[in-house]
Amino acid sequence: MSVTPVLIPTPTAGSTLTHPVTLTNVTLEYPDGGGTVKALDSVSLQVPAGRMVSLVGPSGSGKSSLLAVAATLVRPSSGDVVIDGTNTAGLKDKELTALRREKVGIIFQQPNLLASLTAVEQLIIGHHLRGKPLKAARSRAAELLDLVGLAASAAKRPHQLSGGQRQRVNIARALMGSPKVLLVDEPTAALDHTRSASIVGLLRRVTDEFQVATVMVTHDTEFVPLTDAVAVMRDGGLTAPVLPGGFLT
Ligand SMILES: Nc1ncnc2c1ncn2[C@@H]1O[C@H](COP(=O)(O)OP(=O)(O)OP(=O)(O)O)[C@@H](O)[C@H]1O
Repeated sequence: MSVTPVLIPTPTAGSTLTHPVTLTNVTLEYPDGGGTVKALDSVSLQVPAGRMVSLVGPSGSGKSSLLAVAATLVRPSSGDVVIDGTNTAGLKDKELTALRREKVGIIFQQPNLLASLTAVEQLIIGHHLRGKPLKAARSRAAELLDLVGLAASAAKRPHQLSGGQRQRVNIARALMGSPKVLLVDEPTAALDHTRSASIVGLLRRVTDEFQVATVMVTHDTEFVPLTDAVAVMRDGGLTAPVLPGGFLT
């Protein structure tokens, strides 16, 4: 693969640059027959607020595992995952879930929308189920649907939306909790070129406007130039790790 690592600017002295997600020497092992397989091998990655990193690499190299660990969906076998200043190692499962809800937005390849709900309901259902006030959620949902270009489609159900529009609902839903970190797994896999370009463009805009730290797994290396840096995975390791200080070496 011919991908040129792009440097993220080094923070200057006195910079207020924050790093909503930092992984330090993270290793993840899965049981495999009698032994173990190392899905992640001493991975260090730090993404500043308002920056977007492409994560590329061959199948089985550990990209989804890295996202799962950064999303706090899977605990690493060793190493530290720090989300917005909180080291997740010391958190109980309930605390981890609360942190994830508040700080992390997750966007999978398939939007997984609920067939019977309208676009706006997809965004507020989580608040509803947790017994949270709906007025503020409705107003935020309307703002976010407008941001992703779906203000006129708020009352449509998934079957009335195109694949690209469904992915836009997915992105808006991930932003409902005002996350600091956005983790995106192959957002364009099911889309044609034009729709893919507009989805990556939207993720870029969202990263800038909301100052989130975004990591996007992608096979579409043509969209890499829209991001600030590329991290390349091979055999569970980052070949060009993003180090503390926020740049690739
Ligand atoms: N739940 C699991 N149990 C056992 N091994 C796993 C599990 N999940 C992943 N692995 C192994 O961990 C390694 C990394 O897998 P991962 O899915 O993270 O790779 P990937 O780069 O995302 O691949 P792809 O591009 O095909 O999605 C692989 O060797 C895989 O077989």
